[in-house]
Amino acid sequence: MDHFLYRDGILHAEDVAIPEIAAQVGTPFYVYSAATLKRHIGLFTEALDWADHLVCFAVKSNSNLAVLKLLGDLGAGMDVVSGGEYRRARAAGVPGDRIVFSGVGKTRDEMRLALSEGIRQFNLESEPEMRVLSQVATEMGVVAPVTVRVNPDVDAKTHAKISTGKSENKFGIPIARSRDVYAEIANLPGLKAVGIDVHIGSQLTELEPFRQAYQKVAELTEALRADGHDITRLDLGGGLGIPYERSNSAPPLPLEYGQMIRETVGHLGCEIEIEPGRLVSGNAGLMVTSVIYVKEGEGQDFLIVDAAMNDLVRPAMYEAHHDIVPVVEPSPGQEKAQYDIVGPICETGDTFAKRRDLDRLQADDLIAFRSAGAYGAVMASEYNSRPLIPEVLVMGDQYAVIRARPTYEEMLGRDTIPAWL
Ligand SMILES: Cc1ncc(COP(=O)(O)O)c(C=O)c1O
Ligand SMILES: N[C@@H](CCCC[NH3+])C(=O)O
Repeated sequence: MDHFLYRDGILHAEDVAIPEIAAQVGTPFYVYSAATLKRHIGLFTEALDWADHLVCFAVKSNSNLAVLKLLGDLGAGMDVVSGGEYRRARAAGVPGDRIVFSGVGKTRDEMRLALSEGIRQFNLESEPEMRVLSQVATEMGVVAPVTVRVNPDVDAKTHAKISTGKSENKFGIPIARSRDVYAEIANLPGLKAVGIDVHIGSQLTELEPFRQAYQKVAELTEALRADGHDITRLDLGGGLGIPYERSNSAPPLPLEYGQMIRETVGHLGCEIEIEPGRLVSGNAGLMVTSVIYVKEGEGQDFLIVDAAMNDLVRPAMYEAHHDIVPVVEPSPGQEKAQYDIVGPICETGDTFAKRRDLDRLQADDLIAFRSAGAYGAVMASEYNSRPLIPEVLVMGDQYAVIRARPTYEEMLGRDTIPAWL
């Protein structure tokens, strides 16, 4: 169910007209639908209702405090990868025992923070990290619950930059080494192994790579249990993809994913954790921008919009596709045009889409990028000294700015000119 629909020819976010938000906050901006976030987290909960489970939202996909609070209040846990994300989850009211800590480079400070405020588990990604965590926990007089993130050497069949489960990737510990690693954990005073973790990549559009990885995890669970380890929890990561191109893609549904999890690891009786990000937040958000100029090119026209690659980097970084729609529904028979949709940044890569067919637009028209709720605002920068764009949350007929656009004074005020200059 889509919560971004046209009503009387105007695109709405739930019950709020997009032009109304644009008039209040200015463009560009991100807008999220609370109903969509709620629905998506619910789909995963439902998909795992056959098991004791916790759905840990991947905070990296959208870390706005209001989004985290909404999901946390629905009972979601959080998957964090930095002290900053841990603090965000806590500030949104999520208790430590619902937070899992992933990431290849956890620092001692981050470990101490999580151990002092509470943590469900650390997902260990290397042997040096394992030894440091044991030391930090021992110094603090506590025992850290851990899983080992195993690298199953499975091809996730996704974009190379977001594939994480091949042996050449920096993530996890080779699955072949894991029995030795669990043996060492059993002898380290500051650690207690509670389960196994795996995450093979993002935007997966088939179940097969997950199935291969989870089968390997199931075999490892049995081997580790035979070795005497008490494996009670499986963190199966995130990665389920979304239909960025509505017209021609239909990735598996959470329910099918949950069924496959049941088939591969259900017999082990473990508590199941998953870490979805994109599927929860991606299609819960739009980025709205306005046309500054329509510039005639040779062959195609350029639609120069007020958002740029610093606001939404996915097209520049991964050649990612986002559906782009006009905010005012075109009348039937409106003239068509083909556009390269570009931002104002001084880089050729600042191109959102090439040769995109749209109804003819003009300066000041509003357009919306769909599927922008995940890896949108969180990956934004101020490149070309463009202040970060605001985020807005809609719930029914209410909306609120959940991150304000910084003023130029605030942006410039972060720099300091030394007295000796
Ligand atoms: C460890 C970990 N968990 C969860 C996720 C979330 O992935 P996605 O947003 O594709 O569901 C990621 C990102 O790929 C990740 O690195
Ligand atoms: N940032 C990526 C996904 C990376 C997932 C992080 N593990 C994207 O926009 O698709």
